[in-house]
Amino acid sequence: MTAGPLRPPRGRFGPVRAGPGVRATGRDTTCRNTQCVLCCAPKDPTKRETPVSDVIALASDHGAIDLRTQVRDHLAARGLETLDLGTHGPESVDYPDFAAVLAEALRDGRAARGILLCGTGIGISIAANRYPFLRAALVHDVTSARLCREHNDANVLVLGGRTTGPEVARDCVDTFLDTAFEGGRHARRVEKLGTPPAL
Ligand SMILES: O=C[C@H](O)[C@H](O)[C@H](O)COP(=O)(O)O
Repeated sequence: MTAGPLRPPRGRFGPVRAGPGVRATGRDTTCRNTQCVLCCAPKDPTKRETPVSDVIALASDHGAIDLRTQVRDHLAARGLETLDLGTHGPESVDYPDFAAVLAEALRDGRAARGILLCGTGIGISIAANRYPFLRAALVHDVTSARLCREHNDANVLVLGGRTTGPEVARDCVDTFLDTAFEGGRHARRVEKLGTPPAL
């Protein structure tokens, strides 16, 4: 996929939903059992209930599993669909591999935005920014989360599991998701990010 700008925010995504994975429709969007008759979600995989532009991909190494889980739960409480790409166990893994799986998900159109985490957020943001269609912003505060959208049109938020606490992380996530790109002079600069001069 190409690196298009994020869609303008739709207000604050409406009211908080009834619970994790349960959207205003009452459907359990976390249920992936194609045989399930207990929830009322349509199971035809060709008919998405959530537009891809609203799906948020998540990935981390072992250094940020707890924070990733907290962020994922927060997104679910907001009624947002997530695509959790792991890591799924406590074993030591390599953060470039998880930047790669998230890049793949965005390239393939399975999600339009992403959240990456590692111990500091540094390694995985370096890895993510090697993909020209990703603009990954490592943030530690809400102002950076706002400006990475307004000025840089970041499509991936990066957090450090060993450096950022859950409350700050949740605020950063909300600000990242709810802030639009300003365009104007910033559009010219963002365009240059995708087309660096050959050296
Ligand atoms: O930038 C890299 C990340 O912070 C990694 O999460 C970190 O280097 C992993 O360290 P360790 O292998 O000691 O858990």
